[in-house]
Amino acid sequence: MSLLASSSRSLKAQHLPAELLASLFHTCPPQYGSASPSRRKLVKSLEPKSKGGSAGRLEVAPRRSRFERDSVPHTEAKDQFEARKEWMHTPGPKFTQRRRTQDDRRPPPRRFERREDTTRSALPPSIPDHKPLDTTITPVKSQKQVQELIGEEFELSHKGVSTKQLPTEFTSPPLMDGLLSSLLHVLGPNAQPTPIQALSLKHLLSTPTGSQEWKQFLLASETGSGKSIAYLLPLLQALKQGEMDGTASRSSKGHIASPRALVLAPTHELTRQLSIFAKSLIHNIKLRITCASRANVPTHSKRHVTASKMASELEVGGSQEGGEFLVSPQGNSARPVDLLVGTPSKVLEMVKGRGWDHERRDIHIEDTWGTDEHGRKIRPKKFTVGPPEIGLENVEWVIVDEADVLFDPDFQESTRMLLADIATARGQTITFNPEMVLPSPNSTAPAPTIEVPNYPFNLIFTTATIPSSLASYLDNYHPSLTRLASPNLHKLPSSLRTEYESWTGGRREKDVENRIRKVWWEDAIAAGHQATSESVTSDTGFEKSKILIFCNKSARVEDLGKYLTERGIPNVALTSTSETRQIGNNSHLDAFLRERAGGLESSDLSKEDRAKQPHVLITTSLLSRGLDFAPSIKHVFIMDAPRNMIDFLHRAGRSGRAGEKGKVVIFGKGKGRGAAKDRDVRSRVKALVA
Ligand SMILES: Nc1ncnc2c1ncn2[C@@H]1O[C@H](COP(=O)(O)OP(=O)(O)OP(=O)(O)O)[C@@H](O)[C@H]1O
Repeated sequence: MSLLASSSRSLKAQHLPAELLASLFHTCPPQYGSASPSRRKLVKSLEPKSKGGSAGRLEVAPRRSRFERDSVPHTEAKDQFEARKEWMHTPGPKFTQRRRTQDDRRPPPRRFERREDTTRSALPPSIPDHKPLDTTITPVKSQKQVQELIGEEFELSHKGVSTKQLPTEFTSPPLMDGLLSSLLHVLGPNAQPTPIQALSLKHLLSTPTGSQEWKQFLLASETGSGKSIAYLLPLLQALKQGEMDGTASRSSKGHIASPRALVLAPTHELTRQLSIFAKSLIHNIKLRITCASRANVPTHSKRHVTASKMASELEVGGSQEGGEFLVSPQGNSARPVDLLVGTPSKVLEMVKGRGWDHERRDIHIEDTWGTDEHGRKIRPKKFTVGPPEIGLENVEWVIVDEADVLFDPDFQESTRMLLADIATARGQTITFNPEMVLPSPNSTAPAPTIEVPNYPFNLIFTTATIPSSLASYLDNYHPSLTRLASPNLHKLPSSLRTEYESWTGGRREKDVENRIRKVWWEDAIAAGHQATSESVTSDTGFEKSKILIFCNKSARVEDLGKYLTERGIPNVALTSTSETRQIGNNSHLDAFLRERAGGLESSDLSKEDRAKQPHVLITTSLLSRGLDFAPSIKHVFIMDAPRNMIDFLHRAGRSGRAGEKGKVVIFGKGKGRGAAKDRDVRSRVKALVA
């Protein structure tokens, strides 16, 4: 059993044979009680390493009965209610007595069993019906096989399941009345907590504000399972409680705002969505939530910029833009901010002043005269670092959303620097050493000696995937972390179906176009509407599904966008450098985001207006993280083979959210050169099917 406590990586390091490893992952620790083998499979190795007496612990929400939806229970309850109502109003006898047959004793079909695709045979002749490669979704059952398929990317063992009673309702108490009523207004009156929310209600609502016992938690659950609410409820309640008790820190250095909580996320789009959603929960409890986001400032690939140019670039989409963050004018006292949502680099910029990192970014400022377009000389503007816009001394809560991204090599420096700055501002100096990065999990280099930081604030990490690098970071830097995990972690949402589509060997853009037309043609048939594969694109007589297409490269996004536009399919093609991202709000995603996440999918829009919205969004992994897309996104197309399964889980997880139905279509080669790679992707996807 002590072997189980080690991560699979360390087990591998001990050169244990694969069979023994697999059998260890099957071993049932006593805490499981009578848990079924499926309860134990494929959850990330969340088992914290023991560090003296400070080892953290793990709790995984118990799986509910087999046919209950894992993600959003109330939707299913509503469906059943509607179905029952319909049945009650159907003429004919309701109860007939008949003999029980052998069939009655058979278990009902598994919920992910593939149903016959009845539309395929009825395709209009102009859409070539090239057969998907392998549409049968047979989840990989054998733990050994799962380990072989995806064990490189995820550590798959865990132990320590508590099956103690978890809350099955949102109730007041423990939630305050005002918060509960806003929550039910947003989610509907019958909403019930998802497994990860039940765990957070149990553990996090009891976290005292202002206490010296600062908590560290990890919330880990599959995409679309409600992690935002899982951390927002305890956070907003603690902020309001602190304000009511008079224990809220309100000190302010000078006249700058000093938030009491930070939510950090990797993209501006996500921070804007999170702050809009958080605001929808505070109508009755009145807190001040602000988004730090702004339009993206172009990164400086050029080495030589004039001081004036740099100053003006730093002004682009400055913090005044879009009214997102209002800095009080000099001399006036700042309005208090309770919660600030932003990317780590934007928050750091607000703390240290705009342009603080120009040296780090290797920007050489030419202090020489320039010329304007008329050849007139321009005096160089003296460049100065801007004044700080916020202070960190009041921060009692930090949420690191999408923690696996914020601690990956691209982001971890900003994230860790910010955490150290908050600690220092709160009187506990923590030295941040950018060199102190962990060697990659597969590296044989000796691990550096790590000083475990003692952060003087509550720290919550959330993630849908735990790559080995994050597991290693948490083990080393946060040994006393409490890990809360949903039983479906590292699985696709159960409401999401997977299909494969083979390239025909012709132009790939054409294959994608055909598949889009097919989706819409099926929509037309389902709505009882006559349409042909040619007319479906311009036909507004029925509601079309929206389609999200992921490519690996920006060039591919742009090419596909142009091609589809030429073929009469309006679309939004978005890459990290797209101009629309500069505008400082999420209007470029209006047609695709869920309404409560800031989208414009409103039922108030007329049918004509909805039909006019673009129905296809093409992008890279940029938009694969955290964004809550509308339920009308019923299809996600994966055009290029995903780089890894973590990427795949996030891309696919933009559909099938909150128990909604969705389908992910993976394009690939059935035969010929490169087919082996695509076959490998397909078999690894099977290991992720719930
Ligand atoms: N208990 C619930 N009942 C019904 N809907 C819910 C519930 N909890 C959350 N939702 C809805 O589910 C959707 C997905 O939630 P959220 O964006 O928090 O998921 P997530 O787990 O953070 O996903 P990701 O890993 O992709 O970031 C949201 O629209 C949210 O409002």
